[in-house]
Amino acid sequence: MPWLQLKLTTTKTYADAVGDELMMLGGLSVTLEDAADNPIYEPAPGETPLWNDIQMMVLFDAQINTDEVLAVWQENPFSEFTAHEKFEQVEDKDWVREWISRFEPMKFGERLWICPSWQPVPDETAVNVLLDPGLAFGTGTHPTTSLCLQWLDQADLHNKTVIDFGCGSGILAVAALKLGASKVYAVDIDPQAITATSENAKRNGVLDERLIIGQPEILGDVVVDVLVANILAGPLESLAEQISSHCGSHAKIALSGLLNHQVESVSQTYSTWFDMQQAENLQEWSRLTGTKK
Ligand SMILES: C[S@@+](CC[C@H](N)C(=O)[O-])C[C@H]1O[C@@H](n2cnc3c(N)ncnc32)[C@H](O)[C@@H]1O
Repeated sequence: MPWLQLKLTTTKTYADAVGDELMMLGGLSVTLEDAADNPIYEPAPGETPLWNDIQMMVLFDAQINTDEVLAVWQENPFSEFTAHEKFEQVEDKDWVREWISRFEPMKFGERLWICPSWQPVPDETAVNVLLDPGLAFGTGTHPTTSLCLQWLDQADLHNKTVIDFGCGSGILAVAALKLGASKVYAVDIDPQAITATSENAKRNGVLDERLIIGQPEILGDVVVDVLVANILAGPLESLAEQISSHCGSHAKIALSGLLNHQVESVSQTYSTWFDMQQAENLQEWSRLTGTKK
């Protein structure tokens, strides 16, 4: 299966942020090379690359519209720190194999592990989510997902109803069910996310009447106890009223996918309906939480 690879140059200072931003635009993996020397190197999440001039390759699904991705990228504040953006086709399946071989089990909070579905779980007694993200976003390696997983781990989800708004791979929806939620609605506008969520739910033995998966329209007038949304700041702002309408009195929300400088504006918008708490940060990303008034 062919893939599309976006090649660009950036600097050591911005490589991490640029990679994260491109993953938010649908990138499936980020690989870095020293622009001068070329040893292939994929840093662990949060690890700082070694070189000053970085050649970055970001793998995308072949179905994407490259002009659209480049146009959206030009609007991104971090595009100021990149140059020579160029898409090329790659046939090489080793990309996928290489990325898969680097996806290791990861622990979030006290109880929760996200484990690649093709590897043995490190702790049988933990809450283990077996994951194969397919072409959808959400492996836990991205700080925005990580912030949501940590929040779900410490939340009391026992017998609670939950919405995962923008479910991607279904990582948060499946984790919520495994952490005790009684019902989870996993919604996304991307059909690939709906497929990936069904497959991951099946893999984890939670594809049953407790899990409703579909486009956001399926929510109708559903009202829940907990809502988690890892989308970008723009959609979070425009969805605020709708998100609020699905939250019952004293419902808890977690909003992720915000850059640190976007916290104030999103918090302000949601404070119409929610008592908002102080944001948690991970690298340049933030998670906001609130309680419905
Ligand atoms: C950053 S990914 C998050 C995936 C997963 N929940 C996680 O935490 O890793 C954002 C997801 O939101 C979806 N999305 C974007 N805008 C949306 C909208 N208006 N309504 C529902 N889903 C949306 C995207 O298709 C994508 O799958």
